Amino acid sequence: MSDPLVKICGVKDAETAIGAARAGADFLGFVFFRKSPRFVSAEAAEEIILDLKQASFDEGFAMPRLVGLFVDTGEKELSVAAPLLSHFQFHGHESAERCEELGAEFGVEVIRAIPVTGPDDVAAAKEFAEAADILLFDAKPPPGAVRPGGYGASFDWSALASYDGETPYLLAGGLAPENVADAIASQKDRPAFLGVDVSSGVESAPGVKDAERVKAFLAAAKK
Ligand SMILES: O=C(O)c1ccccc1N[C@@H]1O[C@H](COP(=O)(O)O)[C@@H](O)[C@H]1O
Repeated sequence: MSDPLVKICGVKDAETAIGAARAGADFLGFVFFRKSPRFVSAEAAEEIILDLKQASFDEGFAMPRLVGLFVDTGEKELSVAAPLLSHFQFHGHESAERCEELGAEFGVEVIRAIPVTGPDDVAAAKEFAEAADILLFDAKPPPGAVRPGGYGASFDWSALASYDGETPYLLAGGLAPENVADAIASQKDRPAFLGVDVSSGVESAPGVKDAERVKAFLAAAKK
């Protein structure tokens, strides 16, 4: 198995972005969804990215790919954020056709979230096999949730054994420094497994990233 890629999602400040990239994060995610405690505006994300690029140039660490997380977002808002990003990550009702159209229109790659409770949900991912560059298998949010993810909820990773597609996938939901090595080990025979994605498991409170937990997550995932 090649080294798993790591996405740190819900970045709200330059210090977190730089710390994560310095420690080897492959993707950084910005949440453009107002109901999230991790929401950032496009203007704030742009400032963070400028600081990150400068630090990457000064220190020589690799620039991570930059992902925007959206939930049923209109085209006007997408068009403002798109020039900052390499990937759109969709968590709403965006159909396969819409994912494909938006990726082509804005010249970005598409990550499609697939909420999972069991193998039937994994089978539903087939619909997005062509439209998405990467699938993101994430836990279904708990009852009464006000957003479709980012609750630290996990699902039974063995459900992914039924995935036989070729579209690469990230595993998300309830990951943390304490369990990420087990999560990766659970996918070791899966050829389409690309890596892991985390948000609340590296926070000290909702929306507050903890620099030490971010570093610990990256170290455990890349070990
Ligand atoms: O993080 C959020 O607030 C969020 C809002 C809307 C959709 C998805 C969201 N988070 C994503 O959910 C997964 C798993 O998160 P966690 O590690 O279990 O907290 C991840 O991709 C987050 O970016």
